[in-house]
Amino acid sequence: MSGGHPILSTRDLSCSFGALRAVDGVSLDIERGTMTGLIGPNGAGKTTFFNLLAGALKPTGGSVHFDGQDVTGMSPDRLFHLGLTRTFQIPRPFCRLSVLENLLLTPPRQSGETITGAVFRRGRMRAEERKMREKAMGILDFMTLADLADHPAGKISGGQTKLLELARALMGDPALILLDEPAAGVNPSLTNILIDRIEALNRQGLTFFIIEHDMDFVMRHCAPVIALAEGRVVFHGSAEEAQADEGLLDAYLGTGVA
Ligand SMILES: Nc1ncnc2c1ncn2[C@@H]1O[C@H](COP(=O)(O)OP(=O)(O)OP(=O)(O)O)[C@@H](O)[C@H]1O
Repeated sequence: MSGGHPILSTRDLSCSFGALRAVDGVSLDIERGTMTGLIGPNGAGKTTFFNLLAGALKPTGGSVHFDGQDVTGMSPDRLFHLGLTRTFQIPRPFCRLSVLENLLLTPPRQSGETITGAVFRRGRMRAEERKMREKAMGILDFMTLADLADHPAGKISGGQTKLLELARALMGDPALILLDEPAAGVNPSLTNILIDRIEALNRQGLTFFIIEHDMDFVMRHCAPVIALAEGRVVFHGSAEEAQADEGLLDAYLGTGVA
């Protein structure tokens, strides 16, 4: 699917924890090629919403469509194969494995298995492994991590770990990446590299949906901006409009939403 359809749509998406409606009937569209920002006060439901989109949580109501396909409640692995992946606010690499091995762990897209295929599997596996390695090294190079390819992932800095996480996401040839606070806890020079790479990928057509508290980041890099408060969409517009919106300010100050 391509063309004018949004890459991701939710309709009346909800998730309750007991009596708490963490995500409360959210309907929104993410347009292809955008860097859409998701903002909102602490506890607004942003992470829960991402978890619903990425398959980490099952919704208690509503639907998610990705690339025109109903993916409601689908597992993260299946979504990864369809081209939807996410990164975490606190990245979770496999610390004892090398940076390169962390990329090679991402499951390759399955090629159909046949009987003759099984006979030649070894040779094919080696060829596929080589291809995966080349692809991984290309991605590490792009993310400025090539020199660290053989370092244990647990020994690199927090900022480099964020770059590594984006690198892992890229192994799945995604069409949409959900980024959870990419700039948080990263030193300024690595933040610049990260933003530069995100923008380069975006120019190549990759869509990003980004949770970010840093309004400066949102103002500079996100369009459009969506705000959640108490599990509901309270704003959808440009970053400039977001800054001028009094209702949004109220939501942030905790004085209730209209
Ligand atoms: N697994 C869970 N069980 C019970 N309540 C939860 C669970 N996960 C989140 N919540 C609650 O749901 C609400 C929304 O939380 P969520 O983490 O999605 O907000 P957020 O907008 O991401 O906040 P922050 O900006 O602080 O990360 C909060 O009241 C939170 O305490």
